Amino acid sequence: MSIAANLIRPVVICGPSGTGKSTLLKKLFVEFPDRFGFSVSHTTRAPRPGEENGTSYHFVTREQFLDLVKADGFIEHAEFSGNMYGTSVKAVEDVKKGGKMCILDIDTQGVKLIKKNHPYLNPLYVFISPPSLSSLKTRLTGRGTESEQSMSARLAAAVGELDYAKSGAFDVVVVNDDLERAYNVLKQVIIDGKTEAGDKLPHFEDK
Ligand SMILES: Nc1ncnc2c1ncn2[C@@H]1O[C@H](COP(=O)(O)OP(=O)(O)OP(=O)(O)O)[C@@H](O)[C@H]1O
Repeated sequence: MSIAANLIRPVVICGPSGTGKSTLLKKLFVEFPDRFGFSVSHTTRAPRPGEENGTSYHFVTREQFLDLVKADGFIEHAEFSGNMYGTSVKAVEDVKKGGKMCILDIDTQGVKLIKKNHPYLNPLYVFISPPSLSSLKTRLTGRGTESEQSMSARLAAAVGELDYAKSGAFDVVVVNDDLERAYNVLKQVIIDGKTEAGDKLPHFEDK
């Protein structure tokens, strides 16, 4: 591995649903299109027309998939409508070997799994925090994607995620209050490596 590749730590982005992770990452990919790479996931589902093995997905049999599970080769994996999907450790390392920074947008469960099973990946852990729980609710409502039931499930999950962030599990916190301000902080952290530019975790009086 080259020295440069060795310096490109993967970045874990985590935060409650609706906190603005996708919005912030999209801005970053638009401004710095060449800096980032995406890890190619594994799946047991059949390729669709036009999908290439190794680019869209690593298409594998259920047996191959389960072998990799047994060998602890996945950061996280799950089954959706009868097919298995997973992010392998190798897929993340391949991005780094290609000279790009791998961004992993995962939940706190995934963060715990990396810390427990794959600490050698040594990612920078970044938590995107809402300014308050009420703002999170407003954003989820504004996005118009949630039913009342999934809204309360997401808000309940958010409380657990904020508690985990409070335990000091993240290297950096970015509070997504004003989008441009938060984006500038994230840019300093990820592009300039200034982890000290991060914010303090809010108190969440309204929790
Ligand atoms: N700083 C901000 N101020 C106000 N609204 C914002 C801000 N950032 C994002 N939003 C809006 O909040 C909503 C949720 O944002 P987004 O979809 O990026 O969240 P997410 O964290 O990626 O959620 P999920 O984990 O469910 O994918 C969107 O409608 C987005 O436009």
